[in-house]
Amino acid sequence: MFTYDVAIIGAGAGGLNTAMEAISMGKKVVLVDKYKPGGECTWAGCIPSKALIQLADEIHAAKKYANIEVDGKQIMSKVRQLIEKAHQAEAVEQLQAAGIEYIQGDAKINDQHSIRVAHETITAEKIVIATGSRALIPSIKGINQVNYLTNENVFQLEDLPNNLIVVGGGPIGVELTQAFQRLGVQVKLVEMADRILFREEKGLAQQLQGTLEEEGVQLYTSAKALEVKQANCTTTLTIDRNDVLEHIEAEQILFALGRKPNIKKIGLDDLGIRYTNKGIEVNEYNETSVRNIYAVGDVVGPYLFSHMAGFQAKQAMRHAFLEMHTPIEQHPAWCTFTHPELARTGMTENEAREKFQDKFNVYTVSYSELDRAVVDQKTTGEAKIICDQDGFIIGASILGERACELLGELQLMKTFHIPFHKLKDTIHPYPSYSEILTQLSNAAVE
Ligand SMILES: Cc1cc2nc3c(=O)[nH]c(=O)nc-3n(C[C@H](O)[C@H](O)[C@H](O)COP(=O)(O)OP(=O)(O)OC[C@H]3O[C@@H](n4cnc5c(N)ncnc54)[C@H](O)[C@@H]3O)c2cc1C
Ligand SMILES: NC(=O)c1ccc[n+]([C@@H]2O[C@H](COP(=O)([O-])OP(=O)(O)OC[C@H]3O[C@@H](n4cnc5c(N)ncnc54)[C@H](O)[C@@H]3O)[C@@H](O)[C@H]2O)c1
Repeated sequence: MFTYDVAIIGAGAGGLNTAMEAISMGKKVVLVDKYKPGGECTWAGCIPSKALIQLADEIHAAKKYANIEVDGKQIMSKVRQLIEKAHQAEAVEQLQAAGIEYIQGDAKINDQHSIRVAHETITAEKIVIATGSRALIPSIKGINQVNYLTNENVFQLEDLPNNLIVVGGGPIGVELTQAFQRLGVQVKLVEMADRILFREEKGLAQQLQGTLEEEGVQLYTSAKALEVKQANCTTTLTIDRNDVLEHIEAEQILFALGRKPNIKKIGLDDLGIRYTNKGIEVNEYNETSVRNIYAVGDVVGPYLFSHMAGFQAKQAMRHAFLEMHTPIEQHPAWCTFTHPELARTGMTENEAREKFQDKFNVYTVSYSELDRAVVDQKTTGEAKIICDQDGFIIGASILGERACELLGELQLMKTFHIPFHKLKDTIHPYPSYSEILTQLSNAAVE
């Protein structure tokens, strides 16, 4: 007999969701983490970044009507207070109250039914690996001789720098660039691709790039970071732009160049659990190559989001304990929380073209056609819906005010296979942003 039904390594979004899912099934659960529960999302990811973005947004709005002086120390301290506040919902006492046993320690898989934490062996019918990921540090010249920021230490800054180089125009780089710029930091954003957020709908990412530039961000696209140096409180980054070398300077430098899965020293090789440098390999139920051992979240990928970790946790626990024989259909969705937000589900237009050639329909409406956006002075943006020839949504991207919330309705239709034209017969309040969806559906082919 095993002591627990499930032992989980890592108490971030993946581990916490796994634990709650298993508890809801009446299972005996032990959750282990090196630190306090919460993982990246709480301590160095979603929560602090969204707190900083909100504070920056309020200041940006206030600056339209008054001369505002930003107290950098107060801003950074407020971000940390909000982290602590959000953490309360997943604090050890809360987990224990829910029936989860929490152990703080460094865990390693021992065999198919046990893990080791310090000198203790814990047995469980199922094991879940939810060890997450960490910032990828580039192997550029000089990197080991300089102090640099990543998402892991940037929210611990005591004060705002005067200026900052952000390397990487993915979601982390772009969200933080705009927030710091709005707080009065002069930001220089360096991106290797020819535009920011290169995986997103091209035209919408370009509009967002225009907004960043209007707000004063200095953008260096098609620019590869090559070398970094530090002297007298100044960091110098050498970039290669179309074979021309440039040197840019700032007080601080932040790297946001993607993630590396935490797969080392957790016993994968000893048990023959298969993995690549992108993460642990799993089947459609999130079971690894070794039976009874599952893996969820950033350590698996490919979508590195808290809600995807939560989805995988559900998939894994249903398979582990409810003998589910069909995986839950997966419709990944996400949002980059800039202003305006850029939200997405399914394919971009280019992806649809690759798969369906010209056999699909695209519907677009600009925010400037929406009364609510006009009166709110939030007319930047556009919604784009892509439907297959049968009228079902295969992709949607929205750049604009409240895009993330608007995506929910489309996500529901996409997930439950409701033809897009059906939306036009539904009533949406006036004047609301949600009318953009009914406007789009008016044009949809039945
Ligand atoms: C700046 C930033 C902003 C983000 N914003 C968003 C957002 O707005 N929305 C969104 O959905 N996602 C966002 N993300 C992504 C999100 O944070 C991750 O997808 C999510 O945290 C992954 O959860 P996880 O449980 O897989 O891993 P993690 O949260 O990294 O948790 C892994 C845990 O495992 C523990 N651990 C590792 N090894 C061991 C071991 N051997 N023994 C014991 N414990 C161990 C770690 O201490 C950690 O607590 C953001 C990320 C960053 C960096
Ligand atoms: N709102 C959200 O949900 C949210 C927010 C932040 C992060 N995240 C998650 O975190 C993950 C990681 O985000 P990220 O922004 O670190 O990674 P990313 O891989 O999305 O972006 C990294 C960027 O750095 C660029 N780059 C790489 N090497 C470079 C170099 N030498 N010089 C210049 N540019 C270079 C790449 O071209 C790329 O655009 C995301 O995939 C996402 O899943 C989610």
